Amino acid sequence: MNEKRKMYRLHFPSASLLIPPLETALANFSSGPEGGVVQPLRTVVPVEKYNGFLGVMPAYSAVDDALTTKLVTFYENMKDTSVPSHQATVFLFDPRNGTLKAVIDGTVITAKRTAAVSAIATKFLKPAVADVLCILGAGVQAHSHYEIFTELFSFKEVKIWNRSREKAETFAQSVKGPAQVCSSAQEAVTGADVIITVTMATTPILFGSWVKSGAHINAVGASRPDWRELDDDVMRNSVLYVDSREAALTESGDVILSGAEIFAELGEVVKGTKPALSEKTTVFKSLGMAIEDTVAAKLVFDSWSSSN
Ligand SMILES: NC(=O)c1ccc[n+]([C@@H]2O[C@H](COP(=O)([O-])OP(=O)(O)OC[C@H]3O[C@@H](n4cnc5c(N)ncnc54)[C@H](O)[C@@H]3O)[C@@H](O)[C@H]2O)c1
Ligand SMILES: O=C(O)[C@@H]1CCCCN1
Repeated sequence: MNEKRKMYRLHFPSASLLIPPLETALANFSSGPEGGVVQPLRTVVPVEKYNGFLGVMPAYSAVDDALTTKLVTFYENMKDTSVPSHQATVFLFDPRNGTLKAVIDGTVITAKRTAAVSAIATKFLKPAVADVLCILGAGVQAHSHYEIFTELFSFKEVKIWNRSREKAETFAQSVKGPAQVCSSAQEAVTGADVIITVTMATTPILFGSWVKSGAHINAVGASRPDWRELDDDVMRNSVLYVDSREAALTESGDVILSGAEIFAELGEVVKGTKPALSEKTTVFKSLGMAIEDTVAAKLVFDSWSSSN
């Protein structure tokens, strides 16, 4: 094996390092061919027998001259809780000749880049006064979102709810900062200025009637066309931003089944070609894009190469 072609785990010192390259990638993605991003809709293979899915997520960024594909599996209702519900690996290629340069753990990349993209959406779309953060879910994404949201923003209160209260309590004890465990999703959502949904729910857990007017919601779960996290009320009565229109109209149950109209891609907001209507109630429907993995993997590889 080539010396540089190694499998290694990684730790970002801070996920906020990802923000500038991700903003550029989102803007390039939403610029059409001149943005230089080649990213076909991901292929998702259902493994029905085991309630699982395999996703194949390739992308090339001309600006970064980086070529990757991520392989990610995600499984519902796993009995063996020692195995994470999402497992991923990123393959980084030399775009000049197609040689495989690195095989990188994609689980950390997935956790950190997803949270960083939600943080970008929140920076643009949160109300002017944002004191209360609510997180629904207490898994891997809840942790990565808590970490970057408390690093970048100044919330006075963080409220958390999870389907099993025990897991929410473990979460609150393990994070480096305060988190108030709530007994119901409604209690957690009430009064929140920013809401993050990071669950494996397949039916709504967030209802429009609970949401404070002007709040911003990052809807991160429900990545299948028949899965929901948000009800029709919140979807239809908010201004809807997405990472990719094509993906949202193909993969997002919340978008497809509610019939909600997409206002803009986040990349269009970053570029300034579509406004951030932060005074309105807003939803950022995140499905996750391969190009986010490409720039994150490049960042990791470049920092590893320069220290070896
Ligand atoms: N948009 C993106 O880029 C992106 C990237 C990665 C993961 N995700 C999605 O984010 C969500 C969270 O991922 P994760 O890695 O934190 O998963 P996880 O398994 O670590 O955590 C999932 C959480 O959801 C809760 N949960 C499970 N079933 C539920 C249900 N039916 N109702 C309510 N809560 C339920 C669990 O208790 C757990 O706290 C998943 O839907 C995942 O597919 C999105
Ligand atoms: O973008 C991702 O990496 C994830 C994979 C699992 C489903 C949701 N999106």
